[in-house]
Amino acid sequence: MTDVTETKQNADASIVCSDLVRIFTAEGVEVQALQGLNLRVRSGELVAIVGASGSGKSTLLGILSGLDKPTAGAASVAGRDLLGLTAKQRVAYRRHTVGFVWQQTSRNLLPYLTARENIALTMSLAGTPGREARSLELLDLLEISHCADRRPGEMSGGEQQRTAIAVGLANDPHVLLADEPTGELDEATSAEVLEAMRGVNRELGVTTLIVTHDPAVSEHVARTVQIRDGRTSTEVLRRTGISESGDEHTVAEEFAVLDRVGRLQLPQEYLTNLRMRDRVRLALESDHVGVWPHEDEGEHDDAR
Ligand SMILES: Nc1ncnc2c1ncn2[C@@H]1O[C@H](COP(=O)(O)OP(=O)(O)OP(=O)(O)O)[C@@H](O)[C@H]1O
Repeated sequence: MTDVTETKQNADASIVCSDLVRIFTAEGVEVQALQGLNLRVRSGELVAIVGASGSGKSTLLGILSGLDKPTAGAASVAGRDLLGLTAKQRVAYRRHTVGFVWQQTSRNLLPYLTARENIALTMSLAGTPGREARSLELLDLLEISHCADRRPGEMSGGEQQRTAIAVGLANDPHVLLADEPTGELDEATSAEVLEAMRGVNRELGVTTLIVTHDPAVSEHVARTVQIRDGRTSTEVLRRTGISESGDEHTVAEEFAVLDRVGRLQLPQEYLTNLRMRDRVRLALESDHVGVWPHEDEGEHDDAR
């Protein structure tokens, strides 16, 4: 891909991560939490990032939320280069450019303030005008107007998380980042909260990234990106199809992620089933690329 094409694609992107690396050192041991992660999220998209425990999801979110810096690579959100922010710009970035929804209510909401006051406080810290009207508008959008004067302890878990989404949106951010927003909820309430996030994404056009270990989230979003070993590995895209008889149905397709230089990761089961290792044979056809195991097994016999 040429630089010009890449610049054009990035102009339409809210989140761009290029070859992101984050290495932690604990007690002299290095852990590569992100190992060259590439991700591009278009403006207004709703995307879920899923992955097993330890795959690097929280590390990615830490970087995108401006709390942590990568060891190498580049990351930008709404055109702001996250590596080049001064301390002052970082505070402004966290107040205006991104909103957050965390798993624990205690991290999202102050327990002694009502829903309306929690939203108003977030707005006043950022100097955003129109607190009263916006608080009520957001609570209405999230269908929790009845909670306006309730404190978190007087709400259900789902209502608390919907209030947290309202707080995350208080300063009209470009991007809403959610870390396991349904982690403490039962299945039915999780589905309601995810639908609420889908609703605000659609209504307000805010780019939304939901990080979770729960694969069921992919049923609520059009694009699910899987992280494995600190890299994006596969994506599931869902769209509504129409059958010949006119019925609507959801079509989900899984894709392997191709990085900027053409690398892709084959699923482990493909490698095992076809006994692929070390090298494979490739062939360019008119509409696809063929991948075959290298059949000259003799030279590997000694190594087994
Ligand atoms: N501050 C840190 N110091 C050392 N190692 C860390 C630190 N933070 C994360 N790691 C390591 O980096 C890797 C990725 O961790 P991360 O928390 O990003 O994964 P995750 O996908 O969010 O996992 P989970 O779903 O369990 O929250 C793990 O091996 C973890 O032990």
